[in-house]
Amino acid sequence: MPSFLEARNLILANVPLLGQERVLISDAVGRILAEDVTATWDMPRWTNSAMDGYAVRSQDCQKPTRLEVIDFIPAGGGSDKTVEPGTAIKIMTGAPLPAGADAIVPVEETAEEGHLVHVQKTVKAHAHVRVKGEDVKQGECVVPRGTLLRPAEIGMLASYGKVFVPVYRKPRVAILSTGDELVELGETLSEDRIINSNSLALVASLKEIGAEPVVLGIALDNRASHIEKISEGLKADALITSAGVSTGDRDFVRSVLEELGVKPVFWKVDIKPGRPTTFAMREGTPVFSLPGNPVSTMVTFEELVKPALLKMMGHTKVIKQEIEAVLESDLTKKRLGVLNFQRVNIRLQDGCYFASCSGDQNTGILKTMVRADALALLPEDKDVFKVGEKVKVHLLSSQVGMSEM
Ligand SMILES: Nc1nc2c(c(=O)[nH]1)N[C@H]1C(S)=C(S)[C@@H](COP(=O)(O)OP(=O)(O)OC[C@H]3O[C@@H](n4cnc5c(N)ncnc54)[C@H](O)[C@@H]3O)O[C@H]1N2
Ligand code: MOO
Ligand SMILES: [Mg+2]
Repeated sequence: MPSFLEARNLILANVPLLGQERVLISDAVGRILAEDVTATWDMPRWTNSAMDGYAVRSQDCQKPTRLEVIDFIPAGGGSDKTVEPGTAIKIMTGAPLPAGADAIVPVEETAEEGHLVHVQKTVKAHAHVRVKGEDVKQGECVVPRGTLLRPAEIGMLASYGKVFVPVYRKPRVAILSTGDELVELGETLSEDRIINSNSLALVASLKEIGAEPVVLGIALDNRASHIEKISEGLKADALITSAGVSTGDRDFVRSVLEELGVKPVFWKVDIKPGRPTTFAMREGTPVFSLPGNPVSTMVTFEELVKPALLKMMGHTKVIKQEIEAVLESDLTKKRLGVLNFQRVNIRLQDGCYFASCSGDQNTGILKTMVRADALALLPEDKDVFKVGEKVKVHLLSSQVGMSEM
């Protein structure tokens, strides 16, 4: 049975990189850039003013002085005049620096006196001047392949005139729940049934990372139903099943996967929760079979499936950083010899992370997953972790580090 790291590496080594498509830049936020984008010109494109003020010769302004204003340059304008000794040109932010000038005096440091300007302070060479190419040089890579496109990247690409951008295709990920006890959300819920909540949680997890869920519904606990639904799921870019993967008399997932020619990479992983997690490949299609306990489904998605999908989507950063946190409550493992992911709350104070238990760690307890900000990784060789000790955590929440109003 592989360890957690072995399992994650096996998954990452097997999953394919998806193809590319071109999308309108206005639809590209959250997508992953599929090609390096290089600058086709210098940025800024011309040397220009960073302030509303006057373009001057700095050597004229080594003490308070009066200069003759010979022209005006708005943004988008220009001047064919040269700033000669004793003169200045009024200039607005972004307008090109006129010939002869080497500095800008902000309007606040001047007073207008008819056709003269009184420069009240000394001016250093290059003050408030933005030099052509100081931001980006032509030919420089401005956004590398594999970058998540956020507003900053979109702005940069737009400033180079990109209307369409090459991005990786979104994976279509099939989700299949198994179990006779399940009914779909919105259907009549009789006494002996539970709602197929895993499907909704997985849809949410996929949407959160920008993958496209394909909901297959429920396979009943018989081979025929599993064969039909799993065959359908194998048409997607990846398939995630939940439940029916352990050793129960009605756990059919593994045997049906084999029957359908899906090649197992591993059947189990040495982690808790999530021990029965199965990973298999059918040609280029990865199949993740996650245990059915809702907490186990979520933890295994987070730790094993998410990195794989991120890789398929072209992300270059796919593995969660391990953050060290100081324990504010004891954490105890039930069993030595297995890596345990425990649900914890995180407090960030003065740059230091503090972790405390979010409650009952049984895999049947969903409430503590709802409350958790992170998963603490409790290593195989130890079972009690005391207040003040440091543990490694993987953050779950983007709200860590945010403050209340
Ligand atoms: N004798 C053994 N029994 C079990 C073992 C074992 O090693 N030996 N492993 C346990 C562990 S660990 C886990 S985890 C579960 C995994 O079970 P399955 O993946 O086969 O899942 P099921 O048995 O079908 O269901 C488990 C649990 O989850 C509920 N469930 C299932 N699907 C959904 C859904 N879509 N939405 C919400 N809840 C769901 C289901 O009703 C069960 O309560 O096996 C242990 N047993
Ligand atoms: O491994 Mo199971 O997922 O412990 O609950
Ligand atoms: Mg079972």
